Amino acid sequence: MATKKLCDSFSKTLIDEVHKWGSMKQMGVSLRCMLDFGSVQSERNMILAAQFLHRELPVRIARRAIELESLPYGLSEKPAVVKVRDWYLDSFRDLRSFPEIKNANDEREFTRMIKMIKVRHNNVVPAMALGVQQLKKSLDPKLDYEDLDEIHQFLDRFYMSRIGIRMLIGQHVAVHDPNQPPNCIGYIHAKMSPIQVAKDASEDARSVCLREYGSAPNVNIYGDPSFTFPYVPAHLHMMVFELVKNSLRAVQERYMESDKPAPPICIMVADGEEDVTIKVSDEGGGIARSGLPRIFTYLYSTANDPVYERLDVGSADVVTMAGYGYGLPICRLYARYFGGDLQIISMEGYGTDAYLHLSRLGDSQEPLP
Ligand SMILES: Nc1ncnc2c1ncn2[C@@H]1O[C@H](COP(=O)(O)OP(=O)(O)OP(=O)(O)O)[C@@H](O)[C@H]1O
Repeated sequence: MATKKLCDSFSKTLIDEVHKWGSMKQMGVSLRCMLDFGSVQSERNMILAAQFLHRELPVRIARRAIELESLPYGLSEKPAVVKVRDWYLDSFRDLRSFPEIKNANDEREFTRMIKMIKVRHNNVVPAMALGVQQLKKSLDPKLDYEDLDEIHQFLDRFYMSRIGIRMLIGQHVAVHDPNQPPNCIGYIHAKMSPIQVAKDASEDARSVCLREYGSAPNVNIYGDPSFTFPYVPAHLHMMVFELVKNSLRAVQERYMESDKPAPPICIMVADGEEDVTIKVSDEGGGIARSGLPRIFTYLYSTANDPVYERLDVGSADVVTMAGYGYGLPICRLYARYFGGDLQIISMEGYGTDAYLHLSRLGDSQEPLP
């Protein structure tokens, strides 16, 4: 059945190939391995890395293309999801039609090609969110989020795989950049200051809050400003931004009508031996205990419905993610990708603490769904 559907718009040979590659084993890479490998930027290393990607990316992409074909409740048939599947099949075809990489010239061509693949997939998350939204509208409203657990699990696997694919491509492309900032090896900053990243991310979140509400609570950051460790600043920025944005929103909405000043949000950075933990605390009134299991699903948000009409899944339009309810689940995936985790502990009637654990050792292999 799945094979038949795929055949509708792509050749049978390609579909057979997708199934063959989709059953091959994926190879996980650790942060330490990316760091070690990227720090010697010789021609030989670049070729080896490209050869690895030439074999690894089609395996990962084929697995997702197959899974996109057999989703429950008719999700596979939603137009936005069909579009996403076609992007995966196009990228699989591009990768498989690229000849064996033998020299620096092939490697440069290959790098150009995977850079384009990354751009093609830019809008996968909002497109899938649109597909899920379309599904939600067509389902029995009595169905609870727990009934959609299968979809939730699929999205977790799907987005985790996407983080990995984009990290591998982005890292390979970035190590070619002759203007890399000091201490940066591709996406990885060998001496990243979590305090500095938390500062930047908080300022960004505050400006979104200012734009939306006209004012924004302060964010106080505590920890050793000279402490650094190897991590991906873009990932950490995204995670802290999401957490602070949630806290700002909760505090702002709680204190909007009040004459009392809005209490600040506190960020504490602790450097342990195993983990670096970043705690984001607010006094925004917390989350009801009954609501807690829902906050990590992709199907729940208390924010207003986003304006889906603005989403043109066929172009590279910048899309705001506000209110998709994706902030926390995606944030947790980014943390888990390099062996960390995210926990939310809440006191209803007072506020919320988010604990973002980042593995400091960098040894854990990518989780590969
Ligand atoms: N610090 C917090 N205080 C109170 N409620 C929170 C807090 N963080 C999250 N929540 C609740 O959890 C829900 C899900 O949060 P999540 O970040 O996943 O999505 P969102 O903020 O609604 O949308 P998005 O992050 O995609 O813009 C929120 O809608 C909110 O109800």
